[in-house]
Amino acid sequence: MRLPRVPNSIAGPSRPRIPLSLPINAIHSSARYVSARAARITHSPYVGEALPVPFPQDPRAESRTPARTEVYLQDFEALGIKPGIARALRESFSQVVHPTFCQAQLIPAVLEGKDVLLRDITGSGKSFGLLLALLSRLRKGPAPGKHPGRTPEIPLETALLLVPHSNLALQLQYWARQLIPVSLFPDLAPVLSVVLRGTGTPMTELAERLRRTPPHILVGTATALVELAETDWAALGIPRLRTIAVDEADDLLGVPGVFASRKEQRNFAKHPPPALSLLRAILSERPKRPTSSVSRKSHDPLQAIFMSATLNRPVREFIKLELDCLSREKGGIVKVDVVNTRREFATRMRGKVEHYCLVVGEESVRDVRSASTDTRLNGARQEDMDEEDLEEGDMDQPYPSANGTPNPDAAHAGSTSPSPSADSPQQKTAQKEEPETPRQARAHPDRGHIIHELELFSTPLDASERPLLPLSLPSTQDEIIPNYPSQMFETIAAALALDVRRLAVLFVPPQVSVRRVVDLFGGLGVRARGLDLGSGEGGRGALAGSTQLVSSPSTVPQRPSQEQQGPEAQAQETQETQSPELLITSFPHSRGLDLPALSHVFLLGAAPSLTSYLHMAGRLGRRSALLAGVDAAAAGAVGMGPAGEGPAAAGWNEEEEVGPGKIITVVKEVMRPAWADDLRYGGGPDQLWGEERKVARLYRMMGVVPGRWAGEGEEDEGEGEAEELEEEE
Ligand SMILES: Nc1ncnc2c1ncn2[C@@H]1O[C@H](COP(=O)(O)OP(=O)(O)OP(=O)(O)O)[C@@H](O)[C@H]1O
Repeated sequence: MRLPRVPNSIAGPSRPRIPLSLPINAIHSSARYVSARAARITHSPYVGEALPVPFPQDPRAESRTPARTEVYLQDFEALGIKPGIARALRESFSQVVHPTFCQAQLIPAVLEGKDVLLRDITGSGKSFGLLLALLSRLRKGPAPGKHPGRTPEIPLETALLLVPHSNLALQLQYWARQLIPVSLFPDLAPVLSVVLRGTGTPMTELAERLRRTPPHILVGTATALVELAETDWAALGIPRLRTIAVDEADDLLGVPGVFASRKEQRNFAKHPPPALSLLRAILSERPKRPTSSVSRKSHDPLQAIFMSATLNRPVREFIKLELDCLSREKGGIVKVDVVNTRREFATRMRGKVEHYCLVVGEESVRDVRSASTDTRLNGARQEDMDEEDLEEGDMDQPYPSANGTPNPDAAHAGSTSPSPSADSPQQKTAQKEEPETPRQARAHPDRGHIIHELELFSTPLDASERPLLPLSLPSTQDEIIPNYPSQMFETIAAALALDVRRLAVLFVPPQVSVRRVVDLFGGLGVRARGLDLGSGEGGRGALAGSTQLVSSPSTVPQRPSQEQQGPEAQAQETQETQSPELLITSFPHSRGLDLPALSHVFLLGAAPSLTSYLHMAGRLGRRSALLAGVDAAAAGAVGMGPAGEGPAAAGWNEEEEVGPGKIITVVKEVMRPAWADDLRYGGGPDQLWGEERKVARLYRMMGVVPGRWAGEGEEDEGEGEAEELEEEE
C-alpha cells in the first residue's frame, strides 16, 4: 500500500549551529538588572484599570449541561472501568477520584463500542478518560498463526490512536505504565506501543516488533504511522483493529474553516494531511458500511472516536459526511459537547488563566492597549462574537440559512451587546421584533464595519493600501533571531526571574529554531531546555510535576560529578536547580500536553490563530479546570498527577498551583506609519498596529481583558533601581 508522500515535518535536516555573541549581560547574575528591566515594563498610556467587561453569558451553556452532581459522584467502576484498572488508578493517581463530566459520557460510550465526537475544554480529562476506557477493554487470547506457542497470549484486538506530536504519545505511554502493574506486564509493549519518527529505531524493526507482538493500543503520530503503513501495511494489523481514535482531531485532519480561502480549500483537497490519508486507507479496508469490495457477511465496522477541545463544526461535518466513518444507527453515536464556543472557553478559564501582552519597543516594554477600552470597536466586537458562535455552534444546530432564518442565539447576543449602536431604542425594538442572524447583523449599515480577521490579514489590498501587517518586520543589526529582537528575550527572561516559581513554557513560531532560542536563553543565564519528553528519564519528570527534564543532548552542558565539584560549585548548582526553568517548544507542539508544575506560558509573537492560542492557554489552569467542573462534594478529592510523584512529591505547595496561570504574549512594537491613518481597516490614530493589533483581536474574540503586567508599587521600586543603575552607567 502506497500512501501519498508527506513532507518530513518532524525530522527535518538539522541546521548548523550559529555561535552566539550576545550583546546582553547574563541576567540571572544581576538581580538589579532584572529589576531595572522590569521597571521598564511600563504601561501604555491607553491602558486604564482593567475594565470588567459586560460579557454576555451563553445561555446554551447552562441549558445544555445536565445536572452534574450524580455524574461526578459516580466512581470509575460504575462507568465500566475494570476493577484492576480502577485499583491502579487509586494507587497511582490517588487524587483522581471521580470522573469528570466528559469522562462520565466518554467511558461508557467507548466500552459499548459507540462512535464518539467529543468536545470539552482543555484539561477536562479527555485523553486520560479515553486511555482508561481502552485499557479496560484489554483481553488476551491465543496468538493467531502457525506458532501459537511462541507468544502464548496476545491482546485480542487493537485500538489505533492518532496523536499530533510525539510528546503526547509519550505522555499516554507514561500514564499507561502507571496504570498497568509491572507484575502483570513487565513489558508495556503488548498493552501499548508507540510509533514515532526520529527515535533511532528503523521503521522496519518497529514493524517487525508490531507483527510479533500486536499491541492492545497502538499510539502514533500521523507521520510516523504513515511511514509504518508504507513500510509494512500488515504491521498496522488492520483486520484486528476494533477502534480508531483521533485525539486533537481538528489539528490532525486540518479541515479548512468556514472562512477558508479557495486556495486553502484547494490545497486541502490536493494535499490531504497524513492523518487523513491514513484514515482513508484504513477505512477503505474496514468501511463503516458494506461496499462492493467488503461483503455484508464479512463487514465488521470500526469504532471511530474523535476528540478535541476545538472540534468545530467544519471538522465534525467533514467526519460525518466526507469521511463517512460514523454510525448511522440510532444511538450509534455519542456526541459530547460540553464547552462549545470560544467565548465559553474563555469564560470557563476566567480566574484560572490571566492574559498579558507585553509590547517590546527599543527602549521600553509596555502592556497592550486593552481591547475593551476602545468604544469605537465595540459595535464590530459583538458581531465578531456572533460570527465566532456561528462557526462554533453546538453539534446539532444547523447553520443559519442563507435566506436569513432567524437564529435565537444571535437574538440573545444582540440583546446583550455592549455596542453603543445596538443599545439605541430603535435597535432594541428591531431586535425584539425580528432577531437578526449574525450574517444580517454584519451587513447592517449602522453597525460599522466588521473587522474580521480574514479582512484584517488576508484581504487583497487595493492599490492605495499597503499590507496591514508587514510580512517581514524590519530587522535591526542586533537581532540574533531575525524579526525577534533581543529585547524580547530579555523581557521573557526578566518576567521569568520575577514571576515564575518553578516552570514555564515558551512557544516559539515554527520557523524559529528551538535550539537557537535555548542557546540564547543559556547566554542570558536562564535555565532553558527544549521540551522533549522522549529524550530520557527527564521526560517522566516533566509529566510528574518535577522540573528535572532532559533536553536534547546538545543543549545540556556536561557537568562534573558532585565529588568533583567544590563547595562553591555545588552551591551554585543548588541555586541553579532552584531557579525557575523555561521549556521551549514550537507552536504546533502544545496540544494535549499536561505539565503539572507549569504556571506560565510565554508566546514569542502573536499566536497564529485563536484556536492555537486557546490550546496554548489550555496548558494552564488545568487543575482548576477540573475543579471548576466538579461538584463541590467531590472537589476536595480531585487532583492531578500520580501519587508520590505529583506536585506534593516535587516539593511545592499545591494550593499555589490552583492560583491563576499566566499566558504572556510578547510582541515586537511596530510604529504605525502615517499612511495607515487613511486606511479603511486598521487605520486611524486610535487603532493598534502590527502584532499588537492581532493579539488585541484575539482577546476581543475571547472577551478577555488583558492584565496589567506590574502593580504600581513594583513599578516605583523598579524605577528607583533603574535610575540607580543608569546613574552608575
Ligand atoms: N477525573 C479526574 N479527576 C482528576 N484529575 C483528572 C481526572 N481525569 C484526568 N485527570 C488529570 O487531568 C489532567 C488532564 O487530562 P487530559 O490531558 O486527559 O485532558 P484533556 O482534556 O485531554 O486536555 P487537552 O484538551 O489539553 O488535551 C491529567 O493530569 C490527568 O491526570
